[in-house]
Amino acid sequence: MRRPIEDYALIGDHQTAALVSRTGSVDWLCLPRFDSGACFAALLGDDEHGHWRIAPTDADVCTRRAYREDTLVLDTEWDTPDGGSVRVTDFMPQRDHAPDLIRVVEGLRGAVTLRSTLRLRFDYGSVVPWMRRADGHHVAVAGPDSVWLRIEPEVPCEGRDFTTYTDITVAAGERVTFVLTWHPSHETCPRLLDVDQALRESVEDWRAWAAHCRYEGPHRDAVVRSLITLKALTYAPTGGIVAAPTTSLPEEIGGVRNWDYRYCWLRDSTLTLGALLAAGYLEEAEAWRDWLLRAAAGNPDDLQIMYGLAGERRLPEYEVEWLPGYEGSAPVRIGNKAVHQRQLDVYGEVVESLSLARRSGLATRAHGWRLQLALMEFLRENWHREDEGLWEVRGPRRHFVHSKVLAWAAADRTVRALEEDPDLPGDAECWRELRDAIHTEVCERGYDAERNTFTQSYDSRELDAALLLIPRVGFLPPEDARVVGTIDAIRKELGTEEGFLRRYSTAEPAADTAAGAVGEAVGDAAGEAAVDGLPGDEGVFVVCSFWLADALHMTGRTREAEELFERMLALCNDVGLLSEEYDPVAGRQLGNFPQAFSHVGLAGTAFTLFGPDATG
Ligand SMILES: OC[C@H]1O[C@H](O[C@H]2O[C@H](CO)[C@@H](O)[C@H](O)[C@H]2O)[C@H](O)[C@@H](O)[C@@H]1O
Repeated sequence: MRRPIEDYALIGDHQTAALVSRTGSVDWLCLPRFDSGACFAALLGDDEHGHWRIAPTDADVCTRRAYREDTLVLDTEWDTPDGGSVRVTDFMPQRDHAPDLIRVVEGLRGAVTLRSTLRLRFDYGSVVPWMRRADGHHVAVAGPDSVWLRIEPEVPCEGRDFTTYTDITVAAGERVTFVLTWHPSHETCPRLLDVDQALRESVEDWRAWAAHCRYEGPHRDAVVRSLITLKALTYAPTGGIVAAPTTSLPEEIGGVRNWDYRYCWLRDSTLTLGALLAAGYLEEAEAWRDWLLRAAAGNPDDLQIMYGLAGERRLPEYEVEWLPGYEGSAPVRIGNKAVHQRQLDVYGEVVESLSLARRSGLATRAHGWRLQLALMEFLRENWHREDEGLWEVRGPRRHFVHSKVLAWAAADRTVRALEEDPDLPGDAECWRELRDAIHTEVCERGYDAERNTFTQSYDSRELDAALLLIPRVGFLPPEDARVVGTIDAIRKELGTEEGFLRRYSTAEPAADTAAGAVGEAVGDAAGEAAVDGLPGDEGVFVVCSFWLADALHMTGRTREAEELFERMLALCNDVGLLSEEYDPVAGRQLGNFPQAFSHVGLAGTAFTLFGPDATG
């Protein structure tokens, strides 16, 4: 059986990332990019789907582990029953040509015998490579992929069952290094790496990066860990940001809500950008803004809600039938069909991020403003249409209130930009009219006066945690009775005992509003599906609880906000990481891991409550 999701730690090299468990096993690694096939896919199956474990022969989980302070270098230590102690340091150095995964074994006390079990299975666990020895390496080759393992000092290895076993005994002060390098299979032996130098540079680079963080409030470690995680999810060659480095970690154990997050959502990325900018990271923000301008170039009608790492537009979704899924949660999906959805909120988020970039003093790009105007033209023609909304429902389109509110925000930011900078070309009055029209319609059709709350979609009784963003985007002031009513209604209907929030109800909608799930729906039978068109249930959605803390603070309930924030911090795993969702009954993390959205929420709320510009 695989480990709980919260048992994993992340290491990465700004182009891909690996998950290492508390048993010392690398159970997930896609090479050479985040979205490439995995050569270790045990996370979504079993050991036969590829993994690499280094651990004392008689041990299960480690005794302790931690990142070296403010880095992505992971130290895992085992104390053995006979008094021995050993450390394995895992990291992926900044890449020059090829990706490397380095594992350094160091004896700390006594003598400890460890075993390295390396089972490479390319293409998501489906391809068993040929193994051979060449130039002091163990080489695994299959199709386009080759992986080269170098062990220093050289020790005998045994190949059995298409697996490489290496037994070593280290005494205090002794060290054995394992360097695993991926190469296109047509290239020759990779260059030899100086492990000490690579480790030193990794530690220095991460610390120098983290030192720039301008957050000085409480829980700084958790905030910095979140920012490091966001940085690790950034694909350095292009500036694109993935939503998470995994696919198909389930939102419900045993369920079908399993999606591929190894792509760049405009929504998730713009929110990530906001968190990085707040913390003072202009370079990443600029790289992402430039990525956006390249990805979105062309006809605004063709703007997608997500792209590949380099701006690729086709991300076809298919199911991988040979992988059983995490704890049997099938299907495992590669690609994401949501790429073709209409999600009107994205226009608001993109326009907001362009405005933020301008206000933060990022070098302006004339085509940034041109893009904004083109997006606004599209919105003017389309804001009144139904969409799939920010939760990417796979049921029928609706008039999602959050989508309209964000369309309002796009018009609002455009009006303000024109008011602030008379040199910008554009007609403020026409965007003012659009802004007012959206506002009026939302207040009429998206607000339930009887219950004093905004609703998930027009003429519906459902609620949605995304409505907590209404005061944050400035659609209404926090003290407006409708805002306070909405916050209270959401807490009551979507909140758990601990105050965590579900994003919406997954129950079958009441007969008067149920349109039934059609077309895209994934459920077995249309009648069983809820608003999202999916069967089954899910956990509480981590970022929504951070949004609730922000909303409580904005409405003067700062003590409650701080208490909720602290309960949310307690959901982080031992190395500070959060997945997308949480199961409060089982006390387990759920969904893709670690997720940018969740860490954006953590950093954002810390800034809201305790940052340099915090109020109240
Ligand atoms: O719940 C159904 C949808 O779930 C995924 O979308 C979620 O993740 C996205 C990336 O973090 C996020 O932008 C979105 O708001 C979330 O709902 C999945 O990617 C979709 O395909 C799926 O329909």
